[in-house]
Amino acid sequence: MSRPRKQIHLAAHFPGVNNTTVWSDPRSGSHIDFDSFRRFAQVAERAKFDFLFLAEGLRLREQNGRIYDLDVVGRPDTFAVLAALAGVTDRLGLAGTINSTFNEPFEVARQFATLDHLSAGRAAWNVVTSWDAFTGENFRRGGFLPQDQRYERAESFLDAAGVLFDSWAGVEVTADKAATFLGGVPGDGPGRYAVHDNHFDISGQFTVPQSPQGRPVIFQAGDSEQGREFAAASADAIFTRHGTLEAGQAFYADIKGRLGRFGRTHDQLLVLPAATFALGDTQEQAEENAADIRRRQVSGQTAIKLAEQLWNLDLSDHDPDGPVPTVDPVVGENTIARGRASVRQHTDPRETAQKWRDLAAEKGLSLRGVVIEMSARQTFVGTPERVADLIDEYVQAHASDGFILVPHITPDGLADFADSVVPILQERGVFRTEYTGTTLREHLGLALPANTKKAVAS
Ligand SMILES: Cc1cc2nc3c(=O)[nH]c(=O)nc-3n(C[C@H](O)[C@H](O)[C@H](O)COP(=O)(O)O)c2cc1C
Repeated sequence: MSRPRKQIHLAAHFPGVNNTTVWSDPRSGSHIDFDSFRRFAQVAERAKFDFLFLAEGLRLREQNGRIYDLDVVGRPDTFAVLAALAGVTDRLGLAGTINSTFNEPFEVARQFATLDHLSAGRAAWNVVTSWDAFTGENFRRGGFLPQDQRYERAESFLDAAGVLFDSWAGVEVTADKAATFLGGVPGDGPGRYAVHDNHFDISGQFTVPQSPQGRPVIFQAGDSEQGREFAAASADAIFTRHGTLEAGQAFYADIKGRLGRFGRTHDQLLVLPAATFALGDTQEQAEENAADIRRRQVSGQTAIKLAEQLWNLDLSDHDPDGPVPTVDPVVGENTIARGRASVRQHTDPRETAQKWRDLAAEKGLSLRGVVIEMSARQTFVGTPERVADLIDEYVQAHASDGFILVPHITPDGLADFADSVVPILQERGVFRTEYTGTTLREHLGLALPANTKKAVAS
């Protein structure tokens, strides 16, 4: 007997970071106006996506000592945006990235528990450790904690938030006239908590009754050994960059293989890579469209900036249409680009620079041409049928449990995908045609946390 096909999970990443957005496209709009968030969310909900995802960036990036303004400058507060979106959507999950390094558990748990109530059980928290001292300066915590201790703090932070989320049993609030609060007297009643460990020494009474989905869904996005362990121990889903079939399968096997040590089963942690796409009526058109998007994502100015991030040098006097620099990159702490996580991926800048030169020589490319070649290709390129095939293939082949899609146009860049690829997946029976549950936990097929006695009275 053949096994049932896995159901695919799909989510929408509101872009806003890196050079994904094609600003030269007349359809590109604000990444700050509420109307952009609303339109983006409503297309995702129309397509029955599992959730909308917001990344976090708490400091304006700088390059060569100036604000970096080629991507997005300025991001509104995550909780305010998601709370507002809760009011204009009914079923779509609302996932926000919030770091555990510069915040405090009481505040963050209160905000997520509140969002979970406002959205009737649709909140998710992507717990990141945020790596840079530059961002920490905003919190009077520049240079706060080396990386390994950040994960230690993240574990304590999430444990503490869990204590707070569970501090109400879920049966206290009854909204009738006779009895509105059945939990006992303040002081020993609902919400009473205490956490004392190496990172936190807090106690009191938590103010928000139990979440409609028991606890908000927990995501994790770190990729180091510690990040993977943290996810395997505590997360419901992991957001990753391993988007090719082979890399996805290796990552999937690795992360799922860790779960047993924490007494967890394979279905308790979903693997959701970021994915980009380019569509066309024919494969040829889609490929042309993909190449055109990449050319427009890497303008001459962007090519120079991306090269500077690798070289760790001011290359502003270089011509992007000229050759790849012959000088060697400066190895060590990146002093050119501040607040940008991707510079950490340049583990051997000299070797990478040589690869760029070799590619330029081999294909007769300019610096910009090399950057276009070297920067990420779209994950899925093709006709809607082909893209649906690929997505289904990746999920059935255990390279992922679905994808978090990042369109290159905001706010309406998901509409084509929603109208052409989603119906094909639905026809094949691998993606929902209607929401069958109301909470994000239900969309993702995750069980209610064991602590949950009963959802709060609706
Ligand atoms: C796919 C992906 C997305 C991430 N998004 C964010 C983000 O929006 N904000 C942030 O501060 N860190 C983000 N991070 C950074 C990590 O969550 C983590 O804080 C950092 O990478 C250090 O952990 P690591 O060494 O385990 O990767 C992201 C990482 C990955 C892999």
